[in-house]
Amino acid sequence: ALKLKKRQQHQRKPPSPPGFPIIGNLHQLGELPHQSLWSLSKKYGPVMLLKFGSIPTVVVSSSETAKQALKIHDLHCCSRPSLAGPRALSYNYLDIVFSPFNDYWKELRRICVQELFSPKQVHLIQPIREEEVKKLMNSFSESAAQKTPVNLSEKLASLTVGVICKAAFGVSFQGTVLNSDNFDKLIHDAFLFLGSFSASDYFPNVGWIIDWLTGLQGQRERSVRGLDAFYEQMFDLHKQGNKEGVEDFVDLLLKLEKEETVLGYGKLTRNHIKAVLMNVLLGGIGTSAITMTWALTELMRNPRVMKKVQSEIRNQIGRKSMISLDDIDQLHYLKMVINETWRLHPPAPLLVPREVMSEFEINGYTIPAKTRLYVNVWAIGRDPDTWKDPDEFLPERFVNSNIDAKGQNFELLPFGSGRRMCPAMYMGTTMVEFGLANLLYHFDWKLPEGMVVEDIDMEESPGLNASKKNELVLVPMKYLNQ
Ligand code: HEM
Repeated sequence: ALKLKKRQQHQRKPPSPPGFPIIGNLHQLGELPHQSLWSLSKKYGPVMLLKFGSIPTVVVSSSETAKQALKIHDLHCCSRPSLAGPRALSYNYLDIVFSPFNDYWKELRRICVQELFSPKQVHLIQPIREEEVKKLMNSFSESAAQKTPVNLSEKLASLTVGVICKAAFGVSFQGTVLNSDNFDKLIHDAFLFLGSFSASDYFPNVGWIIDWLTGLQGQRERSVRGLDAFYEQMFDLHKQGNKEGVEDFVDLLLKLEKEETVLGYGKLTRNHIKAVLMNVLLGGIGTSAITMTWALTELMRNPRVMKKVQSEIRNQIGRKSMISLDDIDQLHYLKMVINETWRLHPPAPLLVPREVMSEFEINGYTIPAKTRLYVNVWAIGRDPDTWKDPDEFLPERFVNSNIDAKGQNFELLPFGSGRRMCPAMYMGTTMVEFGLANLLYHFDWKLPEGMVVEDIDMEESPGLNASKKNELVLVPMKYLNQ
């Protein structure tokens, strides 16, 4: 006991903002936790200890401390906390995102990287991307002819839903199987529960009572039942075998089931497949659409950058009707625009929470096992010690810089880093590059009548993903050199 006491005396805790009994620092989270935590980190430093309800939580907010956590000590902190919202949606953590760190997760992740997210698969679904982008361009052409504004937030969201539905489930979003209103609501609610701050996440013993009283529990169950019915419908469709086109994710996963693939502790079952499909739906849809919307928003606010990126694309492509993935590789300035968008608007501003598995130290502070860990990549993107003029949208800062978004540079981490890094980075990046390149090639964009550049707002919406709160509405004008 004496030894233990001595050890504890040697341990240094990270600085903490003062909190209240029971709720701890929960009241300081506010509507946009990444922003509130950024303010706190300016005062308490790049490693802070907070208490959310009864859960000790460490927040790291600089590139150096992020590197400590995600690279040097990754193996100490690459598990996930058990959260109430994700539990039901992931069939008790059978998915990749929320599974604790164990052999099952390792094998599931490996097999999904091989079968679903591989460069080969990303190229195989390129015809799907082309078809959906073509549909979108046609709808913009109509609006351009009539000089009517389009809601880009909505259009870009339905573009990614269209691509994911076709690639994962082999069905058309606008087709007969999915009633698009219902489906929208299903996805919307699931997102809400995934990101909702649920009382049971902060008060493990009594929180469920609060969630039950507030009705959160009931709503969550309805959302899970809706999604479950959707997956079942997809399985039935695949059983009937009257589907055409490339092998989709459901085909690939059902094949693994048929081959009696063993993952960690047992065979792959329907629930495992459903949990992976949840990741694909909820991980794949929002993130790319959010990035494209923010990029276009920033370009509208910075006409110089807009002109430059459009010239690059138009000079490179010439008079082709469709841009190819090889063309995109040559669009260096476009890639800088996207990196700059991710610096200021990472779609997952606090990544996905991690749980510490065994004690380690950052900057001399002890972080004990079971601590919840957040990396504030939103704050890192705006850190004046790392970025000159951090508030400026300046893609040129990436000229002659080795910094990219692939998880090796801790200044820019839209996909996270380490063992838990996004396994679908290539798929997500391709969607964003291809979507934006087409949008900027075929159209010039104008603000609606009566609006000026200064009217464009940059407010973020609350939730797991920091999307643009107010919709981006613009008028397309067809680029005529085609
Ligand atoms: C622009 C697009 C995307 C961005 C910015 C993004 C970002 C992220 C981030 C920040 C994480 C957490 C990393 C961490 O904890 O360190 C993550 C994890 C994950 N993402 Fe993505 N993502 C994108 C696209 C996608 C797509 C298209 C899919 C699937 C089709 C996907 C599937 C996943 C999965 C399964 C995980 C969990 C990894 C694990 O816990 O082992 N993501 N993503």
